[in-house]
Amino acid sequence: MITYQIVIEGTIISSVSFDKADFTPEVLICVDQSGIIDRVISATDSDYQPVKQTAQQNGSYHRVEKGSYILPGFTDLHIHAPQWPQAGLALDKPLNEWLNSYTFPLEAKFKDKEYAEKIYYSLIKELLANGTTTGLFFGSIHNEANLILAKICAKLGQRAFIGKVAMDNPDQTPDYYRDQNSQVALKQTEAFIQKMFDLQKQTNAEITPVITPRFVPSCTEETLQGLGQLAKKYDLPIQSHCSESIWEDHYALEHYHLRDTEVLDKFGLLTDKSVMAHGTQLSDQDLDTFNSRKTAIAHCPISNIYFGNSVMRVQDAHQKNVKVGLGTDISGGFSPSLYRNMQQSIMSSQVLTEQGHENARISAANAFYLATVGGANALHIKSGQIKSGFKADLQIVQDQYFNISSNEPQEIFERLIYHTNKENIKKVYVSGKLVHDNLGEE
Ligand SMILES: Nc1nc2[nH]cnc2c(=O)[nH]1
Repeated sequence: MITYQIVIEGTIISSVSFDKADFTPEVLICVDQSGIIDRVISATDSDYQPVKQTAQQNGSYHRVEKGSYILPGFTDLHIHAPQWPQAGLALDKPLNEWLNSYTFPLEAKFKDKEYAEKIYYSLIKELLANGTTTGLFFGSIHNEANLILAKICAKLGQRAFIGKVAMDNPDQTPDYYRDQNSQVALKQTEAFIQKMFDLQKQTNAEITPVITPRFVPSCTEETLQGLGQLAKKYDLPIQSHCSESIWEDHYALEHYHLRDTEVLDKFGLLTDKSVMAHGTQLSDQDLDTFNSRKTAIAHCPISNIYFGNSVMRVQDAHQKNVKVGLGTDISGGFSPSLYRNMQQSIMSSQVLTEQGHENARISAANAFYLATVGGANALHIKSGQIKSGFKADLQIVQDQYFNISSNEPQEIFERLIYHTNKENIKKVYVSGKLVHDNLGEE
């Protein structure tokens, strides 16, 4: 019999489709030595007892208590790591003022390596405690700080996709926080890619460099072009912002006589490995382009209320086969929790129904799909579902109202989506490795 890294016994809740999350009572999740789920054995299977006994004997067995459930870990598709110290601050300002008066001065501080170390350690700890097992991060323009972020992710065990932010347009970025010119932006990006490859080799950690033009207004044409070429040369993921707000859309129209989507596409920045944040202003034609390029959208519902002044059309994107996942957008969004963002995505979608989009509502099952399967698909990782062949990215979550409420599966599921706080997230695993253990209440 195979010796598993870990065998977890309990009840699973995992998406089976965009519209449906399945509730599977009492299974054994058997995770192999490389962190992949080898088997999910149901209680009626003749192997159940022998596998359980072997795991008990060799110390790999873990039992999830009654009233707690095993869910897939989340993928957060949009995090500005250096903005963590200002989460929740100055959100009453418009995007442009927020960037210039608050965000750029804060990001410029990441020249200081000690500061970077302190902030990034705090951020990764917090994301793991909230059930986020994979993060797609914007760093800052500073490679040393970006590498510190990568090393912390490697050490704490979070799967991370990290980009050195490229921003060199002197008209839209301040002197004190800008790549000096296009050559510097591209050279630094390529240097960061090489350093990340070295770090991957040294640590075996699941860390990937990402091509990261901040957004169309921050970059010169040469930089957008060069970054598109670098993405192709190294076959790397790409992240940026697209049609976050009317202001951003107008910038593209004024400067390029094209829509934001068309500008990014023209420079080879919309690929099947691209994740574009926000998209609140995407037209039907833009969505068709996203579909044909297989580019994903990072839906950031909390942030969109503040800076998009609008709601992304999740149902329309889904109908058009566009990949969609969820992002916290720290710190355009104030919360590091994808639970809080799932709640907001459901609430915001209902606003659209009053604006002529009759079928815009999304359900708790839809939101859960975005936070798990949607995010994982956007990044091409086999995560977000609990089944054989998938990475054992898991969170053990306690239903805090188990003793006072009715316990039909659908009710438990909806309660978990609406009431889970980080205190209720008992354990988190990335590729089978325990990365967060909330000892406080166990
Ligand atoms: N929400 C958000 N939008 C942006 N557009 C360009 N930079 C940013 C950023 O840091 N946050």
